[in-house]
Amino acid sequence: METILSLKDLTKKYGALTAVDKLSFTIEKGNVYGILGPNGSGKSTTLGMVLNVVNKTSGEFAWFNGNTDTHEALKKVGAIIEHPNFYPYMTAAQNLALVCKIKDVPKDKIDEKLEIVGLLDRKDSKFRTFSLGMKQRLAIASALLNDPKILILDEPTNGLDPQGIHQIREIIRKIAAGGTTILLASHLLDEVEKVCSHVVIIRNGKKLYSGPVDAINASHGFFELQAKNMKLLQELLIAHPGIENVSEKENIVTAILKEPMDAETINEYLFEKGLSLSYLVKRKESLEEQFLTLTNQTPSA
Ligand SMILES: Nc1ncnc2c1ncn2[C@@H]1O[C@H](COP(=O)(O)OP(=O)(O)OP(=O)(O)O)[C@@H](O)[C@H]1O
Repeated sequence: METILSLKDLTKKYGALTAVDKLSFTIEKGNVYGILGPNGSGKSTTLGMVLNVVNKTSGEFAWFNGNTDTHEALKKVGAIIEHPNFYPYMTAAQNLALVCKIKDVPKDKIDEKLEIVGLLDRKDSKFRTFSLGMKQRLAIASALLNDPKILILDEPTNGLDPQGIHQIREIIRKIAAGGTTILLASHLLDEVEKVCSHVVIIRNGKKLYSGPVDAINASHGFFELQAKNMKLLQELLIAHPGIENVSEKENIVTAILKEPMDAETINEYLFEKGLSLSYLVKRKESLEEQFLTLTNQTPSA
């Protein structure tokens, strides 16, 4: 597997505040990574450091297996981390032509990239006539002009309406399907779940989880149970090797599973031990509940 970027104990301090705290993770070619965390968790600062616009305090990062220095490596990176800066009175194509000149890439890429973001038919429209979503899509086209090995996006759908959000997500999927590695920062779990294959969850600059998006949702779920003899119920559940945690709240016992188990199995086990249940249901936490637990937030109403 080809490593695009690796971070090792990367840290940024602003005075007494540690914005990014010993962050380590690896980005492999061909995947779509999300850095997911609440506002102020250090996502933008992390992206800023690896893009050389924020000075790191300590730790390391290496582009492309460490074989290329950062300055050279960044020529193979496409990034949008601030509001796109285009000239309002120039057309989409004219703005991109200017970017081609700055990046020293041939202008014949312009139509190809405008096509990817669905703006080819608006290439001769002035930038000032574009909606926010179109402006964002033009920024993506611009970041793609040098055929980057990785595309980096900071909150790519911020401020867009649902249709604009949908279009950007579709474009990200299309770019990823073409083989470009993608790293995006988002505070939206839903976005990461829909678009990314891998996720790094951070809070207060610290990594809480990194791995495939699917794996975060791979818990085996839990049972909610009730019986006349609640004390015996809890004792029997604690003694069961397939259960890792038992708690009671408002007269309902919750038993978290450490291996797959269906409701019939636990019912039979308890019945054999002389206990009849008055209530039994199996549940699984949604990804959202797990994310909120990890980041210690309370669900909004
Ligand atoms: N230039 C700076 N000077 C001082 N503190 C900063 C600076 N930039 C960021 N911070 C602080 O560092 C922490 C992380 O900020 P950062 O912008 O990286 O978070 P974020 O996860 O990207 O959040 P958001 O989604 O709100 O942009 C925050 O507490 C922020 O106030």
